[in-house]
Amino acid sequence: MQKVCVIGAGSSGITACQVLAERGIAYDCFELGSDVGGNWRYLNDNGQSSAYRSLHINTSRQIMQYASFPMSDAYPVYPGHAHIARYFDAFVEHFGLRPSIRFRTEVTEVVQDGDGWVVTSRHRDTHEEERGVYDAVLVANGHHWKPRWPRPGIPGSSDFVGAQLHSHDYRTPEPLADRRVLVVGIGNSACDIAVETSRVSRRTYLAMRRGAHIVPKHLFGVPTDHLTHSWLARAPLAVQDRGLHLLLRLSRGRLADYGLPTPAHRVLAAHPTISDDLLSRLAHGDITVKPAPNKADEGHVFFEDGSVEEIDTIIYCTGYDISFPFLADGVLGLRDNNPALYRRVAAPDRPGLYFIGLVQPLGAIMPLAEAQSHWVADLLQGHCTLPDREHMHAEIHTYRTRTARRYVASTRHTIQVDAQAYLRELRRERRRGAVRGRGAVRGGLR
Ligand SMILES: NC(=O)C1=CN([C@@H]2O[C@H](COP(=O)(O)OP(=O)(O)OC[C@H]3O[C@@H](n4cnc5c(N)ncnc54)[C@H](OP(=O)(O)O)[C@@H]3O)[C@@H](O)[C@H]2O)C=CC1
Repeated sequence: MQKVCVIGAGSSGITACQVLAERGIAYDCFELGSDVGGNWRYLNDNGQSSAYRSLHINTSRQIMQYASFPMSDAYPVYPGHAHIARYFDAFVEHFGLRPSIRFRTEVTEVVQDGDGWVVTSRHRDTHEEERGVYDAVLVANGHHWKPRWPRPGIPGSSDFVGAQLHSHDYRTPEPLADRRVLVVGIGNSACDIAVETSRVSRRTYLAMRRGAHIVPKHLFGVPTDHLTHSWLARAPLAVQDRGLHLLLRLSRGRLADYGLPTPAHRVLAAHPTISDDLLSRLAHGDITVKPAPNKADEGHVFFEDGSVEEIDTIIYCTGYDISFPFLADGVLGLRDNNPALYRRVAAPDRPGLYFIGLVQPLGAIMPLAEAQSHWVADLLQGHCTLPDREHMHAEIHTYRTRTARRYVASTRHTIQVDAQAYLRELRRERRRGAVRGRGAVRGGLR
């Protein structure tokens, strides 16, 4: 009987466990922390959660819930991390998954060995090492835990005497009371954090190297991400884009009226920056918009428009690097946050190595990770097969070309998918894989 290893018990790992359990596939799941929930467990003792105290998800509960376990109607539309961690706890209890998860255990090495994989793990308390041999490994270690600092850094920032931290390490605004804070970036971390520091700081500056279309959490009373389930999401991209642009313009006006730069790209050419509060804080004059910083000295930061400000704390909200510390460098050939994975899941040259939740959707990751897990379970059970290597590499090439054509060039846009389109793609792949599988059986290939 085959056995599978799942790495991580965050939102992607636990749905992988649930699907494997439902299919009767034996597995061990390893989790560095003492609890499930990964990023959504505030102060997670795995040291990898980037959650801050005020964090609320920016996709609605109807969009983020697993198909197998709807979120209670008693939950708010946009739940906070505490609600979400409770939902994951309830999921694990409901499906009886907890005994299969080895908590406080770090996977230190994953090595291919013939047809299988040798996984080395170490218990955090006893430091005891264990090796297990598995037929397949499902990597679900997340991609928002390793801070990406600006490379190269702001010239002169090594002389800066104030504090410099990454959003990964930001928790609460109180330490920033009465300080002059510079927040770098215009993604979701930057907006949430700038909004929050602006309430206690002496001054909050928000510096960005390009503009972003700020998307409110509701449009005309409806959660904005419900649009991903509407007719609009099935229209050609240009129509979706124009429709969304119009809705945003009607609901919040022009970004320039709030002092923000007008983005040079289309709405759907960037991962959405979702905030109800940013525009209000800007309109109140409590956040000052700046272009990218280009120099720093002991106590100042200089900006591309020639302005200079006295700053006490710089918070880099500059995103995350994708990283698999347990895989040797050449195993996946990961470069510039750009993994080469067939349908964002299967490593073409490493049979048995799969990645769950390694996507950044317009929508939410959780139901996508669930659907990916079902596909992998199909593969493991022989209900479907992968195409040949050439076909897989060609698909990866097509995905990369399309993604590069659609999105602003940035290492934050290497694993983007549209949730509903991607779910359809996975369903199609499972159907085609099943047909391929039957052909392989008839041809005596299995
Ligand atoms: N409430 C929620 O649910 C939240 C969700 N998130 C999610 O977490 C993920 C990570 O978000 P986030 O932490 O905001 O990171 P992102 O990668 O999404 O954004 C990084 C930002 O920093 C900018 N940046 C990167 N490098 C530099 C540099 N060298 N100089 C200047 N600017 C730079 C990027 O600009 P450019 O575009 O030019 O690369 C971008 O504006 C996303 O999926 C996000 O949706 C985050 C916070 C809250």
